[in-house]
Parts: sequence; structure tokens; C-alpha cells
Amino acid sequence: MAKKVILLTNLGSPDSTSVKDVRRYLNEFLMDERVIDVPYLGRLLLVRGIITPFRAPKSAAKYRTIWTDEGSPLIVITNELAEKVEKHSGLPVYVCMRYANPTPAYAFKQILSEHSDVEEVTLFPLYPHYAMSSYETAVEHVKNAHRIGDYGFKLNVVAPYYNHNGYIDALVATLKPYLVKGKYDRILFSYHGIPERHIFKTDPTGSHCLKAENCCSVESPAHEKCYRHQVLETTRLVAGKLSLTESNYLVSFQSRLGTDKWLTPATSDVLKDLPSKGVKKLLVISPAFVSDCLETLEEIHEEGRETFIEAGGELYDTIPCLNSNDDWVETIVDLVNKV
Ligand SMILES: C=CC1=C(C)c2cc3[nH]c(cc4nc(cc5[nH]c(cc1n2)c(C)c5CCC(=O)O)C(CCC(=O)O)=C4C)c(C)c3C=C
Ligand SMILES: [Fe+2]
Ligand SMILES: [Fe+2]
Repeated sequence: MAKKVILLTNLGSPDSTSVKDVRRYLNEFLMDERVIDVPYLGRLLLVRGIITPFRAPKSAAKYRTIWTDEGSPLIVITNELAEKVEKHSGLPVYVCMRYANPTPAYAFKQILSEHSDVEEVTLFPLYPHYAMSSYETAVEHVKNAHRIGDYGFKLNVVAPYYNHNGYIDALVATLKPYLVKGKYDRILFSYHGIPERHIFKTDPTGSHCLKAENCCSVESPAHEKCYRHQVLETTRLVAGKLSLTESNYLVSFQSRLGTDKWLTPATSDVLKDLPSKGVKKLLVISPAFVSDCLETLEEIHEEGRETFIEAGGELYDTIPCLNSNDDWVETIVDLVNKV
């Protein structure tokens, strides 16, 4: 029987597209203090009193446009990925989510019932970049369940892999078939946004991120947890391997929520502005998402297209996430083996 097990963790989706399930999911998600980082009572009022009541019916309608017979794309894709990683690595692979189901405690129970002699669980967060609202909260959630369960096995965690060769090459391979000379005016790298405040919070120096000139290009210990530095590095490395120059591509940040200052430029603003600047043919890739989900399938593929075409764009193509493609499976196994 196996002694080592892999545990993939992703964000999670509502259990169904009913407004009730979406409301429960949004409440759990947005009450996370690493996502909406305001004191508990203020957060409760904001989330339960304002955001969720308005957002749940709208989000439920959006989820209905992407839902499959097997359920949420993010969950289906993560399960497919687990099967492939299991085949490729020869190790048992399990899945848990940060919000909704399956929970880490459920996954640990499953692991123990099928592999009572497990000695090591290696956690693979399906987030290439460090953000307190994604990688950090997912890892802490699993560590917490591991601590509470007081299990007899060790928990290892794979570090952010935004600059890992395998991840970069896997992105390059998804882009390459689209790069027909003259087909697109520009490539847009659209990353999930975060509030600037989160960037300040994860800066241990307190004086580097978004404060020093060209902060993300100047070497600093802050980059270990700087989401902006990490996404810019992913972009630079992918662009380098494809010999793209800075006039070929741009970076933007999507999915803004609330009125705080988030990383800029916002994807929606860029999509509105580009056609008037002569960029009429656009290719979009979303490297922060390794599994297609609401934010890629609905926001980027559908809403994004509408925004760009309404603003005068002529061609708008989007690249699927790595999902369960072979290069990605190989990269995961490589990263797990290096822990
Ligand atoms: C890629 C990493 C992600 C970061 C960083 C992130 C930060 C972040 N997200 C919200 C609010 C919402 N995000 C929602 C969906 C969603 N977010 C990510 C990833 C990151 N979020 C994914 C993969 C998904 C899709 C989930 C799915 O089921 O397909 C949603 C829910 C949907 C909606 O109502 O739009 C919210 C809300 C904040 C506030 C935040 C940082 C502070
Ligand atoms: Fe999000
Ligand atoms: Fe930075």
C-alpha cells in the first residue's frame, strides 16, 4: 500500500446553481478574513447584509451559463486532473477545495480509509502565484484541518511555482498554436486582481511593494509573497520563450469586487480602450487560473468578448487553461517529486 499521497487543492464552487447554494458558497468565501480583510463585525455586515444578497442571484445566473451535466467546470476539471496525475505519478491522488466541497477534513478521512499506512501527504495548491486570498488561505485551511485532526502523517506543501520551467513551458505550449503571424494585434495576459492593500500586507519589508520605484523589477525579499511581482515574472518568462517584445503584449487584472483600490489596469477597462488605440484583434490568456472556471469561461470568454467587440474590436480569441493537459500533469508530478 502507498505511503505517499498527493492532495490537490483548488478554490471550489457552489454545490449547485441554486441561489441558496450560491449564497452559502459566497458567504463562506467572502467571510474568509484573507479575502475580505476587515474586522469580523464589519465583514459580517458587508458580506451578509450587502454583497451576498445582491450578488447571489446574479452569480447563480452566471454559473448556470457554464454548468455542465457533471457539475461545475472547476470541480470536474480538478477531478479529471487528479485521475491523470494519479496515472502519471503512480501515487494516490485526492482533491479538496478551499470553499464548499470536498473539504480537507473529508479528503483526509478518505485518504486514511483507503491508505491507513500513509506517511506523507503532499499538498499541491492549484495556484501558481502567492496571494493571501488564494494560495495562502488554501494552504492554511488544509494545515488547520491537518492540525485539528492530529493525524499520524506529515503534510508537505508545494511552494508557488509561477517561474517554474514546466509551468512556463506548459503555458507557452498552449499559446504557440495561436501565434500565426499577423493574426492578432496584441496578446492580453489577464490575471485575477487583488486589492492593493493585500500587496502591502504581504510585504515583510513594509517599504518595497508598490512603494519603491519599479518595485516588481527590483530584487527584493518581498517578492516571495508579492502577487504582482510573480504574475509579471510569469508573463516575462512566457514572453521571453516566445520572443515577444513589450509591444506585443500587455498585462491586466480582472474580477474586481468592491470599491477599494485593486491592481491596475483592470481587464474590463483595457478591453474597452484597446480598439480605439488600433488594437482590433486580441488574444487573451489567463495564467493565474490553471482550471477553467466562472472567471475564465464567463467573465473572460463571454463578457470580455462582448466588451471588446462593442468597443469596436473585430477578433477576440481566448486560450483554455492548462486544465488536465499532459504538459501540466507532468509539471505537477515534477513539482511534487521535488518536495
Ligand atoms: C487565481 C486566484 C484567485 C485570487 C487571487 C482571487 C481573489 C479574490 N476573489 C474574490 C472574489 C470572488 N472570486 C470568485 C471566483 C473565483 N475566484 C478564483 C480565483 C481567485 N480569486 C476562481 C478560480 C474563481 C471561480 C470559482 C468557480 O466556481 O468557478 C467569486 C465567485 C463568483 C462570483 O460571484 O463572481 C468571487 C465573489 C476576491 C474578493 C478576491 C480577493 C480579495
Ligand atoms: Fe476570485
Ligand atoms: Fe512588488
